[in-house]
Amino acid sequence: VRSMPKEEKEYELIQQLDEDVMASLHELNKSATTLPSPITPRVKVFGSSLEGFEDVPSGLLEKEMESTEEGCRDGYAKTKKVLGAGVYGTVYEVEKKIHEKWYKRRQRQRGFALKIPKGDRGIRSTQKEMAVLDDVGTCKGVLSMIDKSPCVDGKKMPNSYVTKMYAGDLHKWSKVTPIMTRVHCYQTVFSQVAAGLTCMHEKGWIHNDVKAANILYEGLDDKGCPEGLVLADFGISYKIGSPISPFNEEDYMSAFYIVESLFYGMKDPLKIVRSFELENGGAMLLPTAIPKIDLCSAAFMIYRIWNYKEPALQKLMGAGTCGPMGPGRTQLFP
Ligand SMILES: Nc1ncnc2c1ncn2[C@@H]1O[C@H](COP(=O)(O)OP(=O)(O)OP(=O)(O)O)[C@@H](O)[C@H]1O
Repeated sequence: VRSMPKEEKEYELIQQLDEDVMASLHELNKSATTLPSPITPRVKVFGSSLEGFEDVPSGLLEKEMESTEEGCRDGYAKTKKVLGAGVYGTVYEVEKKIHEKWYKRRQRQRGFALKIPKGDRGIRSTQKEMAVLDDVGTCKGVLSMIDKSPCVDGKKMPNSYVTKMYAGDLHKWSKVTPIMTRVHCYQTVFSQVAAGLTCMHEKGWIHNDVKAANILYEGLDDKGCPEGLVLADFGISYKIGSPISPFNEEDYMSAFYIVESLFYGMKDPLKIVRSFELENGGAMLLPTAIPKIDLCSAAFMIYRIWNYKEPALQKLMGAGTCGPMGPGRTQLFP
């Protein structure tokens, strides 16, 4: 018996993904229909800066850097290892200092990560993240916050938070993992991502920045598949039903993809754009935070990681639905 050539086997495996993808997306969609009713949109005076839609009170921001000078004891110590650096923050490995009375000496527990914001925008973003994590941090499949405003190397860090340290993110994993292994891991990866998203949605939030680099994993199972997956990076998450500020470069430069039509102002098949009544009686068309935004992003991530181009998924992602983000399409809101 002739053994199946590698390409044919790959093709067959990828074909198999079709049913799995659609079933999982359908599950996610179903959960989206049983969500809590949308909150009353928080909108500012017509024509004001759209930064106003942020959920985080900006009064807290000014204090940030100075108050890190405040002395404190115990807490955490930074190691030399940087786990990741984004536009608005850096993630460091830290160790927890444990006072061991019995031996009268300090011991350190390894395996923690500390996110420190960069600049005002980064501060707003981590404050937002902490507020979101207060709500969704108990979800399986979502990063949980171990400490807020921790003491690090003797300084209070009011706008930072500590989480468990993870082995890596899905983006890096996909870059070093051959297609055959990736294909075998599809189901376990996607079901873990779906679990995290479903729980966030049930608690009334959309992640809004679903991409492989924002999904962390604890380790690899015996087949080389990532396990213990969690969604991370909640800097641009929104309450379901709230208006999303129109796309500006600052918000979406690092975002991977979002509904394409919003940028071209043509079609809106997912009904993401809605008219919002503003305080002064005016109305404005704004995109609404709905779970389908995450769904599109998840579908697009699958396409990127698994090079999956079946027609059913292509339809979901095609023109007028979900598409890749990029700096070139930031100001084209209808
Ligand atoms: N708890 C963690 N354990 C291990 N690595 C982590 C952890 N948190 C973040 N990282 C790494 O740091 C990277 C950046 O983290 P995160 O996305 O939270 O920061 P960010 O500044 O918002 O980044 P971005 O600009 O990509 O949105 C991640 O892609 C991941 O590789």
